[in-house]
Amino acid sequence: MSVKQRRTRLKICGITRPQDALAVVQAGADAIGLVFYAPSPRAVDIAMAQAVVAVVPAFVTVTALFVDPTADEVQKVLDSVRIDLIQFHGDEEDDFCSQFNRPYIKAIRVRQASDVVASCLRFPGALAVLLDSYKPGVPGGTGETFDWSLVPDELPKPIILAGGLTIANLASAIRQVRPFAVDVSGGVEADKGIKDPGKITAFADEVYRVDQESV
Ligand SMILES: O=C(O)c1ccccc1NCC(=O)[C@H](O)[C@H](O)COP(=O)(O)O
Repeated sequence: MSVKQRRTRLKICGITRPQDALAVVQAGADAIGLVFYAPSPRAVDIAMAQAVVAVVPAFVTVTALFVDPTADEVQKVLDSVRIDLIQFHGDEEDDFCSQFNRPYIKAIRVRQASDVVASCLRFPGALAVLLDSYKPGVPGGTGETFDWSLVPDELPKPIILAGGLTIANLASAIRQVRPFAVDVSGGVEADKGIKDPGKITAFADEVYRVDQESV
């Protein structure tokens, strides 16, 4: 399904502090991501997530990211924090992801072109598929790019491009993949889990600049 769109949407993941969420909102991003995965340096607990979400206005999507959670873990977050969208970043299957009465996106770690097509079909309930880099033993947030030529031109779901995006490679990524959205975490950080407001603004401005090329 190709979604006709006028601009590339932007999600900034791994937000741990209200001031970082405010920088994301002020830069005009469409979504923030909260990582509910304890081993991550960007992990938040419920109290931290509530503090972040308190500064996020309407029309900015709050995404909760999980890696192979139990259903109880997901439900506890949904019961306590304003979550608009769930991002499953592990080996979850569609029936697990679909049980929460909340829209979800599925992250796929890309190794070959057939991974992308197969995943779109394996997750009929997903609103979009997020394509991330494959690194053995690391579920996500690798800061590494993957071979964008593996992304087919026509796919049955909107694509969110992730993995090692920075101000330096963003233009090439958008021009080559033409994704529905881009997702960045490490590329706009000052340190792991701490965002850099200048990098956030520059990244969002770059998305806008590249989009203008095709208007
Ligand atoms: O950020 C993490 O530490 C993380 C841990 C486990 C699973 C996913 C994780 N992050 C995912 C993301 O932040 C993004 O969706 C995406 O992978 C972009 O990350 P980056 O390569 O750092 O831009």
